[in-house]
Amino acid sequence: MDLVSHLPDRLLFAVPKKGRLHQQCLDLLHGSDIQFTRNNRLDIALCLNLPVALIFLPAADIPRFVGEGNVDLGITGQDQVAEAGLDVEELIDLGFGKCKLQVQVPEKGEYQTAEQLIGKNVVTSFEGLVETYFRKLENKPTGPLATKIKYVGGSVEAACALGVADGIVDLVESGETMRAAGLKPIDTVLTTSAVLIASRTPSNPALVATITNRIRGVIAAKRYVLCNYNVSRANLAEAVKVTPGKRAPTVSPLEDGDWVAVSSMVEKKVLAQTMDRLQEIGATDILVWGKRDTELELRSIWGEDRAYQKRHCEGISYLSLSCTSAKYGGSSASISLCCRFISVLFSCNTGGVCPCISAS
Ligand SMILES: Nc1ncnc2c1ncn2[C@@H]1O[C@H](COP(=O)(O)OP(=O)(O)OP(=O)(O)O)[C@@H](O)[C@H]1O
Ligand SMILES: O=P(O)(O)OC[C@H]1O[C@H](OP(=O)(O)OP(=O)(O)O)[C@H](O)[C@@H]1O
Repeated sequence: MDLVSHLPDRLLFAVPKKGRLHQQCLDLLHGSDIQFTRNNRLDIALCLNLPVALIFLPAADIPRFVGEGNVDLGITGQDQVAEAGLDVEELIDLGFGKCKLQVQVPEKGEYQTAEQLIGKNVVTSFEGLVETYFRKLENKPTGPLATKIKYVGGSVEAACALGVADGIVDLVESGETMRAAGLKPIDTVLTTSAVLIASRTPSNPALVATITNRIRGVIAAKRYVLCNYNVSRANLAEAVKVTPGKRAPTVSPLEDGDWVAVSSMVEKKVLAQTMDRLQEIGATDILVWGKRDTELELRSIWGEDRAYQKRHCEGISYLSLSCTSAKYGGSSASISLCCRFISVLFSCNTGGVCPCISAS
C-alpha cells in the first residue's frame, strides 16, 4: 500500500518508537482494539480497522508534532510536554511511565541544596525545564543565567563522575541508576507520567473522542476490579462507605430479605485493605473479578516506597514470598505462587509487615 497517499485520509496518532513508554503504549493500543501491522523498519503503520495511521516517533518529539498540529493524537511523558512548552490538550493521564525529574548531586560532595548549584555546571536532557527552574532559583526572569546549563542526550548520570557537571537534572524512577552513579537527590523539578495528548485543531474530532473513550475504558479496566459480596441490610450503609464504587454500587435484594448482594468497582491499589474491612463489617462471599496487574497488586502490598521490588517480578512467572504475620502467631510463612495468582495474598493479612520476595 502506498503509505504517503493514504495518510491525508487518516487521523495521525504518534506513539513512542522505543524506550520506557513503547511497550505499554502497544499494550494500550491492543486493549483499545486499534489493529495494525508494522512493517520492519517503517515508522508508519496504517490501522486495519479504523481510519488511523500510527506514527512511531521518539517520545521527546511527539509534543512538537502534536502541538504544531501535524499529528492529531500522541502519547508521551508529561515531562516531554512541559519541556516542549507547546500548547496541546492533555486528555488522559495514562498512569504508567511514572517518575520524577530530580536535581542530583554527588553523594559525598560539597552540595546539599539546589541553591548551592547557582553559578555551577548543571547537565541535563531537559534544558528548557532546567532553565525555568534556575531562573526562579536565581530570581532572574530574563537575561543570562549564572548557572551553566549543558545539554546531553542520554546517560546524564555519568556527567558528574566525568567532571562535566557539579549536578545533574534527570528522570528518576526507582533511584537505582542514580545510586549506582553515586548521586543523591536534593530537589524535585516535576513529577511525570505518560499522557494522551491531542492537537488543538484535530482533523477528525469525533474519531479523537472515540479513541479517547476506548483508552479511558482500558485504563479504568486496569485500575479497577469488580468486587461482589453479600451483606446484611443492617451493615449495608457501612459496607457502601468502604466500596462506594466509581459512581455508586449496585445493590440487589436477596431471597433472604435481611440480606443484599453488592457489586462495586474497587481500585486495585486499595483492594487488600477493602477486603479486610468488608470482612470486619461482616460481609460474606466476597468475590473479585477483573484483570490482575501484578505490579499494582505488589505495590498495594509493599507500598510505593518498595517500588524497587517490582523489578524482581518483571519477566518471571513465579515468585517466592515470605512474611511474618501477627495473624499467624508471629510465625514466618513462605509460599511460591504464580504471578497471575498473586491476589491470593489478599486473603492473607500481612499485618503491615513487608514480605520478602525472590524470583524462583
Ligand atoms: N526510569 C523511568 N521510569 C519511568 N518512566 C520513565 C523513565 N525514564 C523515562 N521515563 C518516561 O519515558 C519517557 C521516554 O524516556 P526514554 O528514556 O524511554 O526515551 P528515549 O530517550 O526515547 O528512549 P531511550 O532511553 O531508549 O533512548 C520520558 O520522557 C519519561 O516520561
Ligand atoms: O531510577 P531508575 O529506575 O534507575 O530510572 C532512571 C533512569 O531511567 C532513565 O534512563 P533510561 O534507562 O531510559 O536510559 P537513558 O539514560 O539512555 O535515557 C533515566 O534517564 C535514568 O537514567
